[in-house]
Amino acid sequence: MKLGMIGLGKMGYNLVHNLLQHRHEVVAFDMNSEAVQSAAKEGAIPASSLEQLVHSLETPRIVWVMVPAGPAVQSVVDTLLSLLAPGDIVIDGGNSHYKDSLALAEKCSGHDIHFFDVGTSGGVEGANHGGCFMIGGNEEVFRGIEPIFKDIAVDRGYLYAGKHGSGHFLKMVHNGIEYGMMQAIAEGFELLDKSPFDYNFEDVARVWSNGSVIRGWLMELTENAFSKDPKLEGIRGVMKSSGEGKWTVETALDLQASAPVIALSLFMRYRSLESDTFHGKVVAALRNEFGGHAVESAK
Ligand SMILES: O=C(O)[C@H](O)[C@@H](O)[C@H](O)[C@H](O)COP(=O)(O)O
Repeated sequence: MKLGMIGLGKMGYNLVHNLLQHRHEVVAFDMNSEAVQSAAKEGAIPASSLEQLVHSLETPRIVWVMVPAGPAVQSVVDTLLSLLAPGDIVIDGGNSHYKDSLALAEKCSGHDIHFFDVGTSGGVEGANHGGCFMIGGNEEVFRGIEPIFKDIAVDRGYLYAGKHGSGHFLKMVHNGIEYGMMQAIAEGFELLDKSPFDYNFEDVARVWSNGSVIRGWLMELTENAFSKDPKLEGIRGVMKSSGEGKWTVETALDLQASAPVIALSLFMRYRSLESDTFHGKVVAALRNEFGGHAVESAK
């Protein structure tokens, strides 16, 4: 099939590569003209503007937007709405909030344009060689573009999840689970690190990757990481986050769903951003007040 790709960052660029490998025709655009030139060298049709991208496609046009979630997606879709025609298709493959996707779907439907919210997982490797796609939107229209997902997903790695918003909602919950699983793995290794035993962490991650209940891709990545730096001495334990863990916890609160592991994983990430905490000072001061327990000087 022929489609346009807007946004040639790590994910967009590798999706273009994947699509080209499967003999789809891709018209590629990015604000960064060097990325467009690189995609063209791989076989994509370069576009120097959104207008040119839209005019290089045949109706019904399929345009995949792979730009950072939030204002960037909103602004690209707003521009597309002035260029596309009824019946055309817009796919947001980024990590957008499902409520933003619901609003965009409504806006698009006002122009008779079909919108799909697609949660994309598997990182750069997945985008390049076969990822996981969670798709929300109109089912009948989806069946028309299904061959694209069949080709670029790993085996059985795509799902028509349901109506608008369901794709990005599913990806949000996926990321919440990702936070909890990574935190649990990390806590296990911290226990091993503090234990009286002298474990080789790469070996431990390898044995746990083979046949154990907790095997999986995250454990394989743990083995990779320890193979490069056996005690991870070269990096600091600062755990940043992009927002989906927070959205998962906010949504759990809204729905009164109990998600304590995901919530604590998120708080651990925030905690990791601070070298000292005010709450720690307060507890230390109180212990000192009521029990005369020693405090450590800030200097
Ligand atoms: O499924 C995936 O491929 C990942 O979940 C990915 O989409 C995620 O957004 C980033 O890896 C960072 O997420 P955090 O910055 O929130 O850890």
